[in-house]
Amino acid sequence: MGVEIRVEGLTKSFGRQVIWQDVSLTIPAGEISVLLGPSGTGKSVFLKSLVGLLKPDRGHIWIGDRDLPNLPESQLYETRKLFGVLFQDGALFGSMNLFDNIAFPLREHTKKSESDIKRIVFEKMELVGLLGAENKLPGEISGGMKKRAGLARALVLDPEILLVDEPDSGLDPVRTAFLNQVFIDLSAQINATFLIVTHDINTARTVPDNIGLLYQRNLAMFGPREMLLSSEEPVVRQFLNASKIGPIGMSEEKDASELEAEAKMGHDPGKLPPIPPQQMPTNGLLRAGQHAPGAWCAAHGVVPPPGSFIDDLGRNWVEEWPRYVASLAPAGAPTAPGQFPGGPPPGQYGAGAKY
Ligand SMILES: Nc1ncnc2c1ncn2[C@@H]1O[C@H](COP(=O)(O)OP(=O)(O)OP(=O)(O)O)[C@@H](O)[C@H]1O
Repeated sequence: MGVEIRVEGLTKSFGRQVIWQDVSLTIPAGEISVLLGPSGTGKSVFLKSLVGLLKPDRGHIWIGDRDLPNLPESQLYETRKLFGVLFQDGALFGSMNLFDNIAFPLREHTKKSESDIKRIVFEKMELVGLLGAENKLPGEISGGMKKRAGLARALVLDPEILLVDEPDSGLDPVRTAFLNQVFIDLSAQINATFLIVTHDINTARTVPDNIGLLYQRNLAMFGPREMLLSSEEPVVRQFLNASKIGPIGMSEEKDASELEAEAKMGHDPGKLPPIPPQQMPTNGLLRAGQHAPGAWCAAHGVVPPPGSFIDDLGRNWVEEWPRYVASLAPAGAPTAPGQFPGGPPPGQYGAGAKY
């Protein structure tokens, strides 16, 4: 099921420049989470801190019972093996063909035989749809293939956590959609927790189970996809509507007078459009993060605003509750929606239902 990442009070600065401070969130095990934020808000710095490439000034990153920033070097090295990282450009070695690039971590970090290495490399290349390209050099393939090769390499050590930095950078919308489908299919097939940094609103709206938004040196929000996609927060609405109106300015946040002027003119970031269906795995696999409506909220102590949680069949559980009670609820099941925030308890919902 992957592992949960629990971040507590994380703060990072470079000299006098505070990148973000007191960031706390729990990235649920086995689910896909997306991190958004205006350029320069420190999303890449956050990824690098999670994997131990940058040391935060203070705070904790709990991976199970290990607090990453406070581990001795030897244990940090071991814990890093739990992570697979896909960097923006795939970070491939230009002089090696794809097979050797993907085999690299196995040859560096394990004592596996060449026949085992070959089997694993081919298995991962198949997972990302790259079989047949093993002899190509990075310079001979497209940007999308480079990302998939980088992804295969990030997978060879069977990571528990997969960190992905801007998979959409340099890709057209169609290739981005294909790559997103690879992530979703992968997530259903392997046991890993995914965190994807992206600027692509379509990805954020359809791919993840959870969304976070970094803004003004803080984590503005983190929660289930549906929570952010129905948020009333101006900064969330501005970002997801890709609007110039709202607190985010050209290079940093707007000042109070600019915001006042916008308000006087009646400008507003606008309502968010209806929540689109979540992208599902192909071949009928279930999403790893699929669970009963309301389960995440219950586990995390979030009480959703009435009507804002809708399952992947588009049912609003507040409105649908009477129908659920009439037709689906087994004898002895609760008969009032308030007993379970957002929907029925585990095991009492249709296939694929989601809060
Ligand atoms: N090693 C470093 N030393 C000093 N400053 C750094 C370092 N790495 C990043 N920064 C600074 O931290 C800030 C955040 O950078 P980061 O790349 O994490 O932003 P980002 O949110 O990922 O941006 P983008 O969306 O444009 O990729 C930037 O101002 C950057 O210059």
